[in-house]
Amino acid sequence: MLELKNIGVNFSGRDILKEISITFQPGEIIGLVAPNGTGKSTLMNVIMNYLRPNSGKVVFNNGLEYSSKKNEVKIHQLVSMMPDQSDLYNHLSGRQHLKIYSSMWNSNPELIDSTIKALGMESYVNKKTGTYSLGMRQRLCFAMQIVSDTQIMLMDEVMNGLDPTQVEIISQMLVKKKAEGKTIIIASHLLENLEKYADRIFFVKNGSLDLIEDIYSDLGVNGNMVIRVKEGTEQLKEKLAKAFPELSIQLLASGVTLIDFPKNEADRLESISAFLSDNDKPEFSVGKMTLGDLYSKYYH
Ligand SMILES: Nc1ncnc2c1ncn2[C@@H]1O[C@H](COP(=O)(O)OP(=O)(O)OP(=O)(O)O)[C@@H](O)[C@H]1O
Repeated sequence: MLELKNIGVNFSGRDILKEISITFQPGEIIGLVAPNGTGKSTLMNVIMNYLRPNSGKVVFNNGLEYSSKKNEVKIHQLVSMMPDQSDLYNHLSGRQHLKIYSSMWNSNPELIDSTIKALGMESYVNKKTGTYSLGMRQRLCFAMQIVSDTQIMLMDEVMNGLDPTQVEIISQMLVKKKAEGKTIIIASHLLENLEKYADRIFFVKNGSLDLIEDIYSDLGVNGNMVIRVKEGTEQLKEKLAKAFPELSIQLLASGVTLIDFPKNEADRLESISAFLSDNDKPEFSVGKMTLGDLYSKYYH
């Protein structure tokens, strides 16, 4: 179990994390989502004690804290941060890296071969990492953490640079680890992917962790339908707002115009669709509000 008690981090007078109190349980995958530079890595650095918070504390397994060097060593047997690609030694092979991690955490050596197999790394794992592609390096970093086999695993952008097949393989491995009772905290921008396996997803904003279910209800968009108009413009948005003043209309950074409305008002669809056709913007799609839509609205 991992408990954050009133964690506060302030850089140059700016609150990056504000009074965060939360408990993460065994067998739970937690997703952390936010725009770049919001505080996801800062939170992980606090959990690892790489960064001392200005206030609050981190407590492991009902009482273990970073109160001494000895405790830190004990805690770092329980919690690990996925290595970064820049942590790899170019002159060592992937297998050598896995052996180092296995012995550092004193984990079952059989995990080395089973992880290599699960991630399909057999063809290159004995080669020096200096010859690896970005995706191969990323897979190795993930494999290193899996081999360390700690009870709590922190992963910052684990899916970075991976092709869809690899994303799927790693997602399935995460689900397996969760079933083994691991606590996994993942910072990611792949929202649809995160939704497949995360038990709780938080958006980080203004120093707080906000559970997505609370955001849906706070914004009053629970169960809403959306219309996505391709190639929206400020002009179209204004016209729509005039014609349908009660609807929430937003021009996203991607250039899409997002119109959301409660499910029980689905009969509006016809008039909106007619309006769009009249305004030469017939290319649109209708669907349920996605996590990506919620993100756009929340960080607008
Ligand atoms: N050691 C530090 N000293 C001063 N400011 C820092 C320090 N570390 C992080 N920051 C600032 O704190 C904010 C949060 O940074 P953090 O790295 O936690 O963001 P993040 O959400 O992980 O971003 P990304 O998605 O880009 O990884 C940023 O504005 C960053 O510049």
